[in-house]
Amino acid sequence: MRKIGLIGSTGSIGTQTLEVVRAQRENLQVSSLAAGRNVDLLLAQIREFKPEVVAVAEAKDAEWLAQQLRVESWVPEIYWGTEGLLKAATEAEIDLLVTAITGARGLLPTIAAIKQGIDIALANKETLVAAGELVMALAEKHGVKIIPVDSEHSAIFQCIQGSKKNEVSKLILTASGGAFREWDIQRLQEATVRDALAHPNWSMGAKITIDSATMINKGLEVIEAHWLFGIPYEQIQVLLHPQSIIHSLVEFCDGSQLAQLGLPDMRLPIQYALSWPQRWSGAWPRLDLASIGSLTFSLPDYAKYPGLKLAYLAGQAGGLAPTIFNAANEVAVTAFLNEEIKFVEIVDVIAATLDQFSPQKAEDLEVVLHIDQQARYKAAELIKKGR
Ligand SMILES: NC(=O)C1=CN([C@@H]2O[C@H](COP(=O)(O)OP(=O)(O)OC[C@H]3O[C@@H](n4cnc5c(N)ncnc54)[C@H](OP(=O)(O)O)[C@@H]3O)[C@@H](O)[C@H]2O)C=CC1
Ligand SMILES: CC(=O)[C@@H](O)[C@H](O)COP(=O)(O)O
Ligand SMILES: [Mn+2]
Repeated sequence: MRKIGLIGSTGSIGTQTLEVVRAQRENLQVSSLAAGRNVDLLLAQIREFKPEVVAVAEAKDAEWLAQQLRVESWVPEIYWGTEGLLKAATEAEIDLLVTAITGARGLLPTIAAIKQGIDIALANKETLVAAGELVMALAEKHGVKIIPVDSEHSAIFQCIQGSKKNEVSKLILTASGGAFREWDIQRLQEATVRDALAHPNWSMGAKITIDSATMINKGLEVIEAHWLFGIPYEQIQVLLHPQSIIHSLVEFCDGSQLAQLGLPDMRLPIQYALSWPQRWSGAWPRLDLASIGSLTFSLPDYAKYPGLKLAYLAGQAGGLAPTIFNAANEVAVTAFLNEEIKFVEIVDVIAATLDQFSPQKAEDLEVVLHIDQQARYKAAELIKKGR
């Protein structure tokens, strides 16, 4: 029986992780759950999965949960805030922590779990963008495995099983092209929040859906792949593939390429991360290539997707550039969702924020957290000035 902690249990990845648990009751048990503000759903999850530890964002919600659960036979420890997240990541009996929370707020609980020797099923790509070098070094020090959940990285991880790192010559990350793949550049000036949230293939949380529309999601994934697999940026390519059936490919030193295919359904990569190094059977809908008909590919246009190019540049610059890139993107996406800036201004905010910092090494966690906060402050200031 594998005991999992799940931070971000009420979101897209969180609820799909619990679907996998329901289908794999003989293999999986939930030890902790953490969510933000959706306490009604969290309450239902607590009643169904009976975790030892629970956390929410705010104290009033923790009190409300305790009140609702006071007469029940199963009452977990209930915590709140950043401290609560850390407890949900470490205080229960956990073999594997699923990081299904959004944004760099996933960093501290992930680090806390690693320090306790808990393996990580990583959906929260922002953790590796903000602090990839530190997190991977810490995981190595504590003998912890970071198992990818992100569909592209799961595909690569599946393709490289049984091969040596020096046999890999290229990683090819596929990308849907997001909500605006059929739009021309001029029309992007008028893109609304509603337009940007209409992802063609995947149903996901709002933040990652906007990241897909800018293709900054793919930029974050390039940086995530660099740290997860230790491959130089020059050997990581992005390929537009509108059908999202091939989830990524690996080219090996002999020129051979392996790909992983499946329907666009996150339950598959989630289950693989929870079962690895085994592969469990699953009753999820299966891919039928004859009904798909054709798979198509092309290269992304950096003029249309400048955020993707900027992510490569931030990754290659190294040090704290990806930390700043990620923080500014989080602030800009929130501002766009609140209709404070235009869609095309997201990348302008990131570029202008990066310009405010001189190159610096990501020496330790304190420096990363400090620069993350500084970048958020600068990005918010730029947005305010621009209005
Ligand atoms: N969705 C997908 O298919 C994929 C997602 N990912 C990555 O997975 C992560 C999660 O994405 P997704 O599931 O789409 O996001 P969602 O927005 O759907 O879910 C986010 C989760 O985080 C919780 N949360 C937010 N703030 C806090 C907080 N302060 N304390 C505790 N919990 C909090 C939310 O709680 P609440 O709703 O209760 O406020 C919710 O449970 C992201 O990093 C994303 O990039 C990667 C690949 C695919
Ligand atoms: C499901 C998943 O892994 C997402 O990260 C997905 O890849 C988003 O689609 P894009 O290819 O549009 O970024
Ligand atoms: Mn992905």
